[in-house]
Amino acid sequence: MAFKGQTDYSHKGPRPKTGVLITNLGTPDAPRPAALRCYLKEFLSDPRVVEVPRLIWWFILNLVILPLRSRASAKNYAEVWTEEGSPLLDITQHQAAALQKKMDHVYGKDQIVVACAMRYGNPSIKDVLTDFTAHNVRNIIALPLYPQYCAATNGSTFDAFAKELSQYRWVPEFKFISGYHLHDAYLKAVTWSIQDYIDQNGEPDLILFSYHGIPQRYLEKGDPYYCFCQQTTRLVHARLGLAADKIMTSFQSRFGREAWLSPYTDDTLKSLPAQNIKHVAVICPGFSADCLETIDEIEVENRAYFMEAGGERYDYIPCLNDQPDHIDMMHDLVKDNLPFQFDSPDSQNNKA
Ligand SMILES: C=CC1=C(C)c2cc3[nH]c(cc4nc(cc5[nH]c(cc1n2)c(C)c5CCC(=O)O)C(CCC(=O)O)=C4C)c(C)c3C=C
Ligand SMILES: [Fe+2]
Ligand SMILES: [Fe+2]
Repeated sequence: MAFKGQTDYSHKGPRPKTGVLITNLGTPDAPRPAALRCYLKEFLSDPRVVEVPRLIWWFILNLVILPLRSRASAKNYAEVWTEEGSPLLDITQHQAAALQKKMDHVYGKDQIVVACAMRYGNPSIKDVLTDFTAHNVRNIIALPLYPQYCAATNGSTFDAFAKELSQYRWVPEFKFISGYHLHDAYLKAVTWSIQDYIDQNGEPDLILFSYHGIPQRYLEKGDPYYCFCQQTTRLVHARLGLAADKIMTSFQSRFGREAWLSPYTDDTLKSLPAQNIKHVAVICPGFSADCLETIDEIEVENRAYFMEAGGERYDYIPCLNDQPDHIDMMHDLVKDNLPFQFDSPDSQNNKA
């Protein structure tokens, strides 16, 4: 096997750089069935995402899921698509631009390169790593933007980096941030987004913390994701200082027939009005950018379930997206992993 390498190395070449790569899940290139088929095939063929024997899954995926789901999902994506394209990719690009600005401000221009990539689809992790190498990046910090570690997301993102870097002749310094749900800056940012909502709208009857689900089976096999979601709700709840019955955790975006983490967000919202909970605010702390699963599923579909069941007011508290305290949080996470020459951002390296 031939490893990937550059043949033009020079001892007098430019100074090596540091690269920060933020990643998210991925999105199709267009809201059309053909693009969805390609995206879903890559995503749902990942054994970290669907843990079913490969041969059986190959038939189910290619003969049942892809023909049906590509068409249905294309319709859903068309509802959220904007002139800037997929909201998830657009917001992730804004996050990268804002983090680049922050890095330039703290460490000086041209010291740290920030880029974004998608685990599935484009821009791919492989292409961004190739670009980093071409620009003499020898120190890489990977930050998948999923706060609560899950094998299907953070674990799978690690696989993508490992697969690509294992083909490099000269492997760069590499730091992988595998989750951050206990980080103070994350908890603070989520708490503030809820407090800000309460300050402007008053206290709702209930704040529902809705996280993306995974099959219950994965929890039983040792995935910590469920516990990390519960822990996030508990810690934010304590910081808000609200009564115990004001907060609930649920899991959304169920896929397939087996049992997923429960309670399910849709069933929960359908049942609340009968318990005299008529005003809810929903937040999705596991998503760092608004995307199909929040804009369509939470803001539109689940609002309808709640209102049809007798609810009176339904508010959605947006993801942290590119708001300044979220970007500051990313900087906080990255700075502890920077190489030694950036040790004292407040002293010699602070060009601000
Ligand atoms: C077996 C299927 C799936 C698992 C397990 C899963 C876990 C998981 N996903 C996210 C975050 C996102 N998922 C998104 C879309 C999406 N997810 C699945 C399936 C599983 N997810 C599908 C089939 C899709 C595509 C859309 C659809 O057809 O319904 C997205 C949004 C992408 C976008 O472009 O907007 C995100 C984000 C997490 C955090 C997670 C496990 C913790
Ligand atoms: Fe998902
Ligand atoms: Fe969904």
